[in-house]
Amino acid sequence: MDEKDLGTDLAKVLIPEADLQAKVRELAGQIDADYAGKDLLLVGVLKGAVMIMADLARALHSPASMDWMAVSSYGSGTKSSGVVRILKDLDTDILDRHVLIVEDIVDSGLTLSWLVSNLLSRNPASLEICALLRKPEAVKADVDVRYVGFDIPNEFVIGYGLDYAERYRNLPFVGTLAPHVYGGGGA
Ligand SMILES: O=P(O)(O)OC[C@H]1O[C@H](OP(=O)(O)OP(=O)(O)O)[C@H](O)[C@@H]1O
Ligand code: HPA
Ligand SMILES: [Mg+2]
Repeated sequence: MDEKDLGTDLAKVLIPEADLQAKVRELAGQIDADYAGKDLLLVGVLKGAVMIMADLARALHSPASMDWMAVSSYGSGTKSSGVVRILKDLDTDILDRHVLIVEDIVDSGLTLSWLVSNLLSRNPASLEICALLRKPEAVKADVDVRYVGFDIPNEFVIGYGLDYAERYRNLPFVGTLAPHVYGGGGA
């Protein structure tokens, strides 16, 4: 799926595909350096993190393991419900493992702050976060993200894993939607 397939649904491209891919390579370089000689476990947060996880993992030069958790706090809307639910837990025992959570976005910070305390209770050797995008609220929520791709404005974004009502995840760029898509513009 690409820009032309969106027609009038797209308001603007916020981060083009080439910028995303360059940033993923940069983050992978930092992670390779920081985890040299360590057995790294990447934990992707379904479903939003699928694209960043797939691209980041392939950009790493070290043989990292991959596991997935599914948690949900947004349902089909554009606001966090405030309640985090585990939909799928890890298959891996993370006791004494070096764990890097891979996320698409830190918005209110609610999902990650909940996830961090959940995973810390399992006593990993280390626990850090890599998030492609971060909004201003997350900074207020004091979620300590070690690897951040882009700080973005407080707008609802779609693409590269991020959805609106489960759609638009398969865009190769990050963008914003036209108001009519949210039901406000009459189309
Ligand atoms: O910082 P927060 O305000 O908690 O928002 C960030 C989280 O919300 C989205 O997931 P969502 O619950 O929509 O599930 P999804 O990944 O399946 O879309 C996103 O992928 C993050 O996991
Ligand atoms: O801006 C967003 N877009 C899509 N999903 C999200 N989940 C939290 N924030 C967002
Ligand atoms: Mg979502």
